[in-house]
Amino acid sequence: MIDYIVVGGGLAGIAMAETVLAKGKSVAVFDSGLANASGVAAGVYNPVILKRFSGLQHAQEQLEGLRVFYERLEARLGVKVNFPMPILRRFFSVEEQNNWFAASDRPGLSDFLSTQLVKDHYAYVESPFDFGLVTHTGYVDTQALLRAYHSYLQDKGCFFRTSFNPQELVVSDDGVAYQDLRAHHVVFAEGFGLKSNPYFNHLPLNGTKGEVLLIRAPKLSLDAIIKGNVFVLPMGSDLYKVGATYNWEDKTTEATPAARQELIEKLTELISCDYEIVDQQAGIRPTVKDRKPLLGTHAQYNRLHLLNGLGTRGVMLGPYCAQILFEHIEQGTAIPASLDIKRFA
Ligand SMILES: Cc1cc2nc3c(=O)[nH]c(=O)nc-3n(C[C@H](O)[C@H](O)[C@H](O)COP(=O)(O)OP(=O)(O)OC[C@H]3O[C@@H](n4cnc5c(N)ncnc54)[C@H](O)[C@@H]3O)c2cc1C
Repeated sequence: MIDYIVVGGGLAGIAMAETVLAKGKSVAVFDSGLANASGVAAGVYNPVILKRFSGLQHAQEQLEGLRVFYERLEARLGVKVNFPMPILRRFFSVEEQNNWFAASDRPGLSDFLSTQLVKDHYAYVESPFDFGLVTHTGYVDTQALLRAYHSYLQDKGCFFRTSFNPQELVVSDDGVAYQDLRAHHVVFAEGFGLKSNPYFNHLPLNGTKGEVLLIRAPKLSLDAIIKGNVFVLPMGSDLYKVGATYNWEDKTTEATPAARQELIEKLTELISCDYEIVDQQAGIRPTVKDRKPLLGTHAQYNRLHLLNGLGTRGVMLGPYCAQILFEHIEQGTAIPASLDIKRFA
């Protein structure tokens, strides 16, 4: 008998598995590896909504949780995954500059928005209205994280690179049985794969397709993440991630010529040096109609739980939500109403 089965090995599943293991409990993780937003994500974390300069609820708490969580993982895996790095928000007008200064005075934002404008910082980035500097930001190399964590679980003998079929699950009041496994709880963390889960697919997970480019630009020499109409994220070795697109109709994970064109056009507005496109990737973000995560326990089966709806912010929300769900399962603590799946009952 093990403590937990976790279905899904993306940012949500890893956060859950790691939270469970850190408390000395046992876990088995199933991941089909088929559709995976986490492997495509730029991995940027940022406590500010950069479109309208507003704050996020619980940002400080989430950032602190993120730091502790990824530090512990790095020590355990022997791989660097968290790269703290400022974001430079490109201003499009004087009015935006003024709005920035007004926002930087507000509680909850003053810690993150610097009042020093950044001017003429890079030779090949156009910014006639300068940049605003956001602090306490950075990115998690999600591909490195997934690779290292899956192989760590594999070495422990608790990772299954296969599809989990919810139809084969036998659920009772005191546990579940799945093939040869017996467990106290199942946490489904399937991202957009939730659509095929008969226990939870009534929930309003819309899914938003996103695409990114990987480019090589030897002259660009960025030491911060640039955010204009697209972000440009330095990954080292002259490589940069550029993204992302938002498509609410297409639910496939194929990269498209239309998204490539959109990203090229936006990038051309932002940088003026030569670059080559090395790769293009697509994934479906698990987005919810009210833009909040989906956490909770099945209304009828008290052994089945959900960790999903991390939307556009899986890096910051994963560890935070996994902790809330774990405490709910183990200690019966209440899930905040705005995150609880009961809001869609
Ligand atoms: C282009 C793009 C850019 C993004 N940029 C950022 C960013 O900069 N910062 C940020 O924080 N977030 C970003 N995101 C969002 C982020 O990717 C998501 O919030 C996060 O990856 C969701 O993680 P997840 O584990 O819920 O889902 P996923 O990563 O999709 O993982 C779900 C996993 O479950 C597996 N699975 C599903 N069903 C089953 C089953 N029945 N059996 C076994 N396995 C199953 C899937 O194969 C998959 O591996 C971006 C997303 C995209 C697409």
